[in-house]
Amino acid sequence: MTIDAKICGLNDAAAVDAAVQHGARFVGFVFYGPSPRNVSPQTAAELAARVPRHVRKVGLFVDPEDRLIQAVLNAVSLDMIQLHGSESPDRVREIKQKFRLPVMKAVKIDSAASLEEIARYDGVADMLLFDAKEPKTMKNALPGGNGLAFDWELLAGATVDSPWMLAGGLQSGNVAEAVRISGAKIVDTSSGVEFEPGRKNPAEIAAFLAAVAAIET
Ligand SMILES: O=C(O)c1ccccc1NCC(=O)[C@H](O)[C@H](O)COP(=O)(O)O
Repeated sequence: MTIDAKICGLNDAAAVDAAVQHGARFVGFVFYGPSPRNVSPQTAAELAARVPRHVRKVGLFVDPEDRLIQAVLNAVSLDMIQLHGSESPDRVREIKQKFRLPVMKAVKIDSAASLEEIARYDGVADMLLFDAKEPKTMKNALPGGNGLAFDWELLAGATVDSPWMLAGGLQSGNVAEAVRISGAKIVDTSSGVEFEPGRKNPAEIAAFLAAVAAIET
């Protein structure tokens, strides 16, 4: 079975082209001002025009107002909305209903207790994304995109009915192990394919996607 990959936080043409050329099934555009990967709706529209239809375009938001989502959708056609903040299950339902798009909800993991969050969103969101919970002690931590991994063993025995992605600190050198341990069928990376926060490295994108393609499950 092949493993699919999402490259998130794309903000320049060379990175988008590398993701598409090397087999990404999802590309992510960040609409969250404090992120070094944040893009305007207009920039996202220009980048999205380089993405073929078989690659899913994901718009990433953190506790967004409806007007931000609407402004983005007025500029760029997305295939999925990713919610990476503290959005409640009812807010997930509301956004699904209002914008008529699949919603992927990020669930932050830092312990076995975190897994209790799964039940709140399983079956409510169309997909889940498991990411490392940002440590309270981490200076300038973002809600995501911190390059932090969590204990993948925590997912090994978890019951998840919705399709899900594994994220958090993934890169070409650890993604195979992460898949082996967690059982993930879809993986996501951002920091792991960058020269520095917000500056994607096309060669690392290619290397990550090659490592994913080489995984045999
Ligand atoms: O990528 C960001 O800058 C970001 C900012 C705020 C909320 C979420 C963000 N990214 C969400 C993603 O889907 C990332 O790919 C995921 O958190 C993994 O990031 P990384 O650990 O850097 O690979």
